[in-house]
Amino acid sequence: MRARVKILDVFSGRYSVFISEEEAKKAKLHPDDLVKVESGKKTIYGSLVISNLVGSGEIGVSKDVLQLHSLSEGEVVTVTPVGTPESVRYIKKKMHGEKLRKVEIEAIVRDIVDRKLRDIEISSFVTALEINGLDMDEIAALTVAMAETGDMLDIDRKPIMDVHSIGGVPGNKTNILVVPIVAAAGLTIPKTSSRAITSAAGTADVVEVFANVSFSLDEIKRIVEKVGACLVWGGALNLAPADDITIKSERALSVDPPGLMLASIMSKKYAMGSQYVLIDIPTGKGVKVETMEEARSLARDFIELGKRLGQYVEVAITYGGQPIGHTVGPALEAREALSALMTGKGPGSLIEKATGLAGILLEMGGVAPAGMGKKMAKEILESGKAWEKMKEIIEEQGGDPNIKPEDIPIGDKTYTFTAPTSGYVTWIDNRAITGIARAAGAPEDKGAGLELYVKVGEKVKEGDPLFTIHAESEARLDQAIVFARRTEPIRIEGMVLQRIGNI
Ligand SMILES: O=P(O)(O)OC[C@H]1O[C@H](OP(=O)(O)O)[C@H](O)[C@@H]1O
Ligand SMILES: Nc1ccnc(=O)[nH]1
Repeated sequence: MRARVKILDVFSGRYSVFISEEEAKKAKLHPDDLVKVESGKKTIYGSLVISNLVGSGEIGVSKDVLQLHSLSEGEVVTVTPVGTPESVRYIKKKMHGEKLRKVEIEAIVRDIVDRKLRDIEISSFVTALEINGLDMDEIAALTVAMAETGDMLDIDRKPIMDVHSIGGVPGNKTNILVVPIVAAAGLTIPKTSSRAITSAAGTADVVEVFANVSFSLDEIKRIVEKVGACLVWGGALNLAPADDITIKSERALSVDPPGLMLASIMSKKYAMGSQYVLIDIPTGKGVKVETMEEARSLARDFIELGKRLGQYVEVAITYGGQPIGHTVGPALEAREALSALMTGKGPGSLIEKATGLAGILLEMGGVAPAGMGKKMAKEILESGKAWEKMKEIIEEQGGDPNIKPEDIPIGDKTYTFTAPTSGYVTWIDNRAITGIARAAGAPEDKGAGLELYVKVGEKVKEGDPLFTIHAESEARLDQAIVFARRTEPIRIEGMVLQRIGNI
């Protein structure tokens, strides 16, 4: 059918094409059918919504479509139904545990980027990968396909450093310290992050509290050429565009299948032209990698994938057995990260990890002698040079460089849990801490999250505060309290863990 475009004031989180009930009946179209919209050289795919928000002879498009394609009000287009894409067959192949060929992986990625695959099919792909995994040939093909379906950054500087955490551990604001420390030493580090996947705050969610994170590649190039670094969101760029689309399904399911994780991270590094990449693998109970053995095996995969892409990769296996620092949630983490940069001081778990990672990068980039990187990183942090660099980054990214951490608003609906008994803290449950912060509204509600007053090994007295939940609404606060009561986020020796009645 031919129709005139009507731009609807709707964000549906997907590519939606609206037609009226009458037109749908005539054309035998059904809700959620995949349709192709063509106008001149433009081809857009979307799923159908039947609605009388549009009249006959019109098609409505949600504003989501306009973020990537220019369509104007009144433009005449043709709309045709499209059958199930061929790539769905390849997804089914993976469901049955078969190995995918390079061309099949490329077709899946192309169809994800073109929006020919809808959420339901993408979630099935993610689930199939979670269950059946990918081998190194498949991972390499996926990584290159993800990078090559988007733009590539070309910065005329050498060496280009990068750091990326596989995530999973609550409170992981570490790279917000690592990037300015490394850049203050004169190295170039154009850091892209994703938003939260399994946690309550991804690095992009945290940085967004005090600076913009959505930039075009040209803007990034300008920022990095000026200050040597950036801290931006990968999803805002047309950089490995399949990544942010698959992350949406991963976030909903709270899974991050290793093969997809490798491709997600390394496709961004490849597209950014990073030559020396440090991967952080937090390891411990309740995070993505629970044992040192698994961590070493994943490390080998990252190094091998790097070799295939022509990148030099090193891996740091780090302690992920409990949250990093004392805060979880975008605004609370932003406060903690900025104050550590400003004062050079902060929780040991944050400072030691950040300077440890930065130190490795300083050695990889050839600005610190072997074995001296961490010391140099600490000096850069304590001297205030890292903070000066961070202020430059904030300013270039449109934030206020004179920001005071304590002025960052945090959720004012609060509730504090106290120790039910005296003793030593024996365990903090990462999954429960993330669950509480998410129930409180993080990462979408920036002020939501929690503040931890104790870490494993510390002694508490009955009644001492253990943690405070912050939320932006009473309803979310209540949900987080209920979640916290159902789980057992902080275990203290001597505590009655569970009472089982005689029934
Ligand atoms: O913890 P979850 O949400 O699973 O993983 C996602 C986080 O891990 C990575 O961290 P970084 O950007 O290297 O600091 C991602 O970019 C993202 O911020
Ligand atoms: N799957 C991923 C984990 C961590 N960071 C990413 O960018 N992607």
